Amino acid sequence: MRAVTVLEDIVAGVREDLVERQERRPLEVLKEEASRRPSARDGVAALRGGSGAVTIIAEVKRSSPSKGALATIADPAGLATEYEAGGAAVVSVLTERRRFGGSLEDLGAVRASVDIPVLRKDFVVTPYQVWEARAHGADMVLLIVAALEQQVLTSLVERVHSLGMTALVEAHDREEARRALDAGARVVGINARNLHTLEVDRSVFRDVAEVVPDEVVRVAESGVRGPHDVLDYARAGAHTVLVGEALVTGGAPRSAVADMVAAGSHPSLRTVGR
Ligand SMILES: O=C(O)c1ccccc1NCC(=O)[C@H](O)[C@H](O)COP(=O)(O)O
Repeated sequence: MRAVTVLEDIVAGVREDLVERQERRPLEVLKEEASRRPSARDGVAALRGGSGAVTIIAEVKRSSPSKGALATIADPAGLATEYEAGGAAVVSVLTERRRFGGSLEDLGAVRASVDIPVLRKDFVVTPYQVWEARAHGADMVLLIVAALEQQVLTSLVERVHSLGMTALVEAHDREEARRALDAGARVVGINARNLHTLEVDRSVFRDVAEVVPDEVVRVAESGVRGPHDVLDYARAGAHTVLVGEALVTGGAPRSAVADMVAAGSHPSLRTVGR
């Protein structure tokens, strides 16, 4: 019998936690809460930036399956404020509890503290979680191709967009990127981390990006150690780079983001077709 992969194990835990949440907070209650939220901010516009520079998604990440505990982060809202001050285009908030130590409370607190769009980063497998995201003020929602059947992926993309949010649809190979595009993604994340094995290979981005057209926002995810990796991803065609670990472990999140934003507008990038 085949061993359960890391992604499958995470999704099984997410489904278990969902049962309890759905009992505690019925969908009708969430819909009512969502209806009282202001409209979602435009994730695509924020990621495009306007100046042609590569933008940064800065992540609130306490721990991970690959590295264990990364940072305590007692004040996620304060961290997000630092990210925004450093020039981040979007803040990503990991809301998965068991392996990442996140919560929907983190999402709500971050939403209340910044003006830029906020991404719910989780393992979304049901429409209920999309409503949860909106009810907590999310502007963007991550959908992982490897965790979803194509029909489910397509309907979740539609649900996210119908609520005025933007789906960030994540792929790890060309086939998954094509599935993301077929599902209607306007923003495709290319994750250097294989979510089944946790192996990180930054060269995956360049290969997969070739099948993602320029009118779709290409997000390079994972494995960024500093501004030089942002520059490398930008030269390989990224419009946006998503960074977690390097920002939460570095001790100076505002200047770390600012340095990455500066790398994303390096003069040498003007000749790169993006
Ligand atoms: O980070 C992990 O170990 C991980 C394991 C399994 C599924 C997802 C995982 N991470 C989610 C992410 O996509 C990253 O948090 C994000 O791309 C930032 O990566 P990094 O800058 O390497 O922290």
